Amino acid sequence: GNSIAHKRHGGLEAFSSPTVENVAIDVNPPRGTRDFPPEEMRLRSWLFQNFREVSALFAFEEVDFPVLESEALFIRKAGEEISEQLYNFEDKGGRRVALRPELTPSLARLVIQKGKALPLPVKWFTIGQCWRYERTTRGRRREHYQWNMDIIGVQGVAAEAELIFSIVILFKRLGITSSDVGFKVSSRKVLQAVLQRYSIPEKLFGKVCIIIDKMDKIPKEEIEKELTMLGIPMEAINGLLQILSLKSVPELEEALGSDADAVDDLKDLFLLIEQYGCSNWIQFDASIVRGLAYYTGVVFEGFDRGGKLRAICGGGRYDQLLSKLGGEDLPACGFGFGDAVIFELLKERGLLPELGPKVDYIVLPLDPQLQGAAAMVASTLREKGRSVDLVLENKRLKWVFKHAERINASKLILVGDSEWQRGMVRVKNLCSREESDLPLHELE
Ligand SMILES: CC(=O)Nc1cnc2ccccc2c1
Repeated sequence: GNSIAHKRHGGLEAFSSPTVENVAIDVNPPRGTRDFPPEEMRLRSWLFQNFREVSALFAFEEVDFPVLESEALFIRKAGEEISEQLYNFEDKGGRRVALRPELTPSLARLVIQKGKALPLPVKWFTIGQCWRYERTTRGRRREHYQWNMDIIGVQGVAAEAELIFSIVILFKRLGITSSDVGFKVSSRKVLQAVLQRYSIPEKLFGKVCIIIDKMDKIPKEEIEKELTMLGIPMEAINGLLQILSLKSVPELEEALGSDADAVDDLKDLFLLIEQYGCSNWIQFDASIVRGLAYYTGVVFEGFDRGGKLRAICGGGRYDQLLSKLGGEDLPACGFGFGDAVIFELLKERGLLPELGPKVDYIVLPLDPQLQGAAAMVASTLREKGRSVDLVLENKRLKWVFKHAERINASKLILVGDSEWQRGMVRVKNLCSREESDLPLHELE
């Protein structure tokens, strides 16, 4: 890391001599993690504020969980990347713990904890930092923030429709249209139907899904090899790969028969989507499986029509997750929306907002004796809800005007002796340049 010399402050030169007690720390954050200085933090807060407002529009309640969970919550033997890259360790009490790689298991844990006392349907949202430990060879990030929305206790696909619609509203708020992005929708019941046809044991379902999900990342031969290693006969593999290439529900109906669960779900869902007026955002794509083992029904992902970016968001139905975690099963569905790809999309589309700092007032005591008076002026304004930057040191006007520009202040209040004696202060509008002397109670 690059050691820092505290040259700016007199008397701290000691730091520049790296003796044992003064070794300079590495000023960069740990590998794969990010700092959020003000400019980046304003963009993040802007995105998260949109997440929150959309969640409120859909009457979801905010929840939160510890970033640290028992490792057992995420140990799944389905070959998922998210489990293989778990940021796990043994704590000082000898407990096996992990930084959460996703939010859904924590949400499921809280639902189980609350048990039958919880009125259904549960509609909860959260925005949380998730972690993975990747071999640094790929230099990819080890943390990201995810917005999650989940509906627990609703059997029908009206729940999935609501979740997809909430993301459409989010996109619209960010200025993203259906010509920029779309949703690919399918159902894992398609895979289930094919595996049943070839009497593949249910317990292989999760593993098969995870292998199939890698279809667009690794060569077909590798997919076939991994499926063969699970004991799936070539005939079944060909059946799987064939059905995954379908691009319309009628084709799917042709292949599975009209009484197939998967067909019913998808017909209901596409009808709802049409009634909602969102058909141009959403398409059926049988190749969508998603990379989490616990999905059991409808799955969907938001994609960039330019084809350059990874999935923007994704989700689906997970009706058996609660029982897998030892609870009573409840129908459940949800999605995760990460904070990385969306910014790449917004940047590419020129949709990043220009967010600068904004302050209503700067208050400047014209001499040190008036610091208290200036503080009183500042608190009067703050009690009225105005943002005030109170100058805390004896600064020259030249600095104050430069500072006002930097923090984008609207007005400057000069607390001067002669005015103060008359209970007045000098207010300077930094846009119109007009000035006036006002009594304290007239400031707004
Ligand atoms: C593009 C990106 O940052 N992805 C990312 C970054 N960190 C993660 C951490 C946990 C799980 C998934 C993650 C995904």
